[in-house]
Amino acid sequence: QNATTVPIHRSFDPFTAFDVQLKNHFDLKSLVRQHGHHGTTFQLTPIATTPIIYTISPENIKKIMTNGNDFGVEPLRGESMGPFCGRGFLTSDGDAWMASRRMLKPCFGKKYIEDMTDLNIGVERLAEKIQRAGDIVDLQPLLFDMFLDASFKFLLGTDGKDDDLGNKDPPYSRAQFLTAFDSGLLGTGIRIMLGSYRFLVPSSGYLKTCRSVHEWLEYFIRIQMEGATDTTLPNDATPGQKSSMAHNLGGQTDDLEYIRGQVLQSMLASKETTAVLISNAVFLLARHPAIWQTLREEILQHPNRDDLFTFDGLTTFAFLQNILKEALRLYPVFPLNGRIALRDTSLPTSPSPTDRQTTRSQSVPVPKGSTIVMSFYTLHRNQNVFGSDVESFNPYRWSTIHPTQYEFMPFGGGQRACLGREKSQAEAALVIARLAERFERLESKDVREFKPQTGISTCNGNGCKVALYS
Ligand code: HEM
Repeated sequence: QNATTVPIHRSFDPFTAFDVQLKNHFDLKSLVRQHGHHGTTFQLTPIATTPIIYTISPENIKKIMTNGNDFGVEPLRGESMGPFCGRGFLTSDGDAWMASRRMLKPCFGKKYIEDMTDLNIGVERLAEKIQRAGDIVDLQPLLFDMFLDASFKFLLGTDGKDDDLGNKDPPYSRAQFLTAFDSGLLGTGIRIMLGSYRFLVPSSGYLKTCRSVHEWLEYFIRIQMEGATDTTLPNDATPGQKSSMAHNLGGQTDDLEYIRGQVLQSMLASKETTAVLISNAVFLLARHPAIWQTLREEILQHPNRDDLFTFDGLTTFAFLQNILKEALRLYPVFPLNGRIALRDTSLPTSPSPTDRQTTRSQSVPVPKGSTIVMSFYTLHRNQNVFGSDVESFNPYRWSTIHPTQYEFMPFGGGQRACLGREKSQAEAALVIARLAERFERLESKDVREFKPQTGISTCNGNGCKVALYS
């Protein structure tokens, strides 16, 4: 195979190309346009740094996601996120990452994630809040609150609220923890953006905030670890007590700092992701009343539908599953993903110079240290895979299309594919199915289009303002 160069996108700042990088991070449509212009792969070639390569070629993505020796995350995230997140699956590569994934996997075993009792209670409360709200409700913050509680319980065995604390006495309140968490996260985001220039921002306040976050988490993790070594755990322990991630990890190691890293990194992965998926799906459904009616029919036509509101049963609602896929296609919760080349390597395909929309098997050289950015937002808008109406919300398309693993990637793919996928999909399905069962009409109360807002994940900056009528 001959090595070839790929199209170069010009930046206003020739030294770092920060202008284009920032724009592409926050404005997802700009990357759609750039790929439309340059083809499936193009690059920025700043004078002061290694290249930044953007690719949406499934063959390239496959290599990036499956070859952990050549492509990793540690140079990008390790130093920048370390003070906040510690060690864990998000910040490591190679053997260290493999060990952390091996430890985490049992926490996602079916017996730990299939119980939906708490979530059913949560939806019931949500429905009451919706009814109290009357003609207009912003579902997004309500879903954030609901899944924040669920995430705390899954990770720490408690939601940290006063009425769940019993005789526990943490160093700070949950609200103070969340303030510190958000501030630590913001500081970490700035450090990631600045890369090797992060020394330019003062770090003492940031480090103090990180410490507060750690203290609060360690307090609860210690309690869960005690349970993990106690073989006489009471039989009447709640599922949360028995199966929290901290408890589970505590059975595998007594390294508190390591467990804290894994739990904190899992908090980043789970704090708002499922809530964003549900909020986006409802945002879309509210603009398509006929689809809401078809969904209701699918749910209501089952005489014993209560038996189907279970982890496995929910997968029988095929139309509901297609709605979730379509929401994830249009608005991936993580629209961008990045890797760093850990050594001089290559990608297998490049755009054809004559017709940029087709690819050819000519490899792209990738020097060590290059950043690779994959836009799932753009990948999911490939007309050859999804049809000519890629911007439309059309769950019906899923009855006829069959994208491959690297053409549709809302949960990532390859070695680091999402461990929370089944949990998240089942929970999102349950919430939407219960709402569809209960509310006859769903109306949008916001004419503005979806406005991607990038934080840990990407949600709608305008929220999800709707009315639901029973
Ligand atoms: C709609 C919900 C979710 C979406 C769209 C999502 C998406 C993703 C994506 C794209 C990745 C790959 C990251 C990469 O390649 O760098 C990932 C990894 C991961 N996700 Fe999720 N996720 C969701 C929910 C969750 C939840 C609820 C949890 C935990 C409770 C979770 C736990 C994880 C873990 C542990 C990994 C990392 C695996 C590794 O690095 O080995 N996710 N997720």
